[in-house]
Amino acid sequence: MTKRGKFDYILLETTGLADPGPIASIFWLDKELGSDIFLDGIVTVIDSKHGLKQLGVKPQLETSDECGKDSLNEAVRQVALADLIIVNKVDLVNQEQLAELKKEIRGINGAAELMETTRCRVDLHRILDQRAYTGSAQLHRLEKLIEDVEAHRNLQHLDKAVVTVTVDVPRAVSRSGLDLFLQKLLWESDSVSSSGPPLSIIRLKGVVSLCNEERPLLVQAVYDMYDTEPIFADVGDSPNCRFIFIGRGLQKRVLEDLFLECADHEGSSSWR
Ligand SMILES: Nc1nc2c(ncn2[C@@H]2O[C@H](COP(=O)(O)OP(=O)(O)OP(=O)(O)O)[C@@H](O)[C@H]2O)c(=O)[nH]1
Repeated sequence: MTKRGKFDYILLETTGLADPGPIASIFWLDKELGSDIFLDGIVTVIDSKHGLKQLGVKPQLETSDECGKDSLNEAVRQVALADLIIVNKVDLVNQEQLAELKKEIRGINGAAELMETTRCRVDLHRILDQRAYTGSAQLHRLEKLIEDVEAHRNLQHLDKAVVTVTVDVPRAVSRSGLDLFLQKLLWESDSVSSSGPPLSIIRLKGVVSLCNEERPLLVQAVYDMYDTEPIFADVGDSPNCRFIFIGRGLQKRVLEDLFLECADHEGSSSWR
């Protein structure tokens, strides 16, 4: 701490069983209240030796209601929501075991940065100031992430519960069209896909060009909460809307179709 009464940075360590989503949401709400605390990013540490098993554990369900679409184990949620994943204890596994774990992690979350460590020895600069939820740097980061996700597409297995899917549409979206898309996706997901497994979003990042506006919008969502923020970035002459979705029951075609169906919507969306 350099100034009295002010924190430079708050590092919050959760229990191994925590779901980072609701905690992340608190800091979004905080921003809305004018606080200068903002969410920098979510870091997940995974044990190389036991990680694969932990990702495969069936969740302990307390009530029959939980057997629905949100029944995911904590390790999967923690990987899905991470902006940075530290694969620790790499000294305890061989190259094949490590590759298998990384493949599983990439299959769930193709958008997070991945680091391999022993005893979690990392350069702090790689953990702090990620600005994963804000800022213009997201535009370039997102472009790179989408390339990476596409490059790893062969790691995506349809039978996996949680996957990463990208959507890249070369057009602009109306402001209310974007709201409608996000609200249908996050709040009315039951009505989105008529066939296939139920859809649910865990994490979403996007940068979209808006119709008749110069500045693109950064879009972020965690579960059913979303936030948009204009960013200073040169998007060139060609409008574009790019998204990375992490969640269950995600099909690229369904997401693209929903986006295009909503993109020209004018007027207020159903919820505002
Ligand atoms: N060989 C090896 N051992 C490690 C490494 N990191 C931690 N350990 C050891 O593993 C043991 C358990 O440490 P962690 O897995 O970090 O356990 P913890 O910090 O209690 O775990 P959490 O409760 O999840 O925070 C300790 O004896 C550590 O010294 C590593 O990279 N390699």
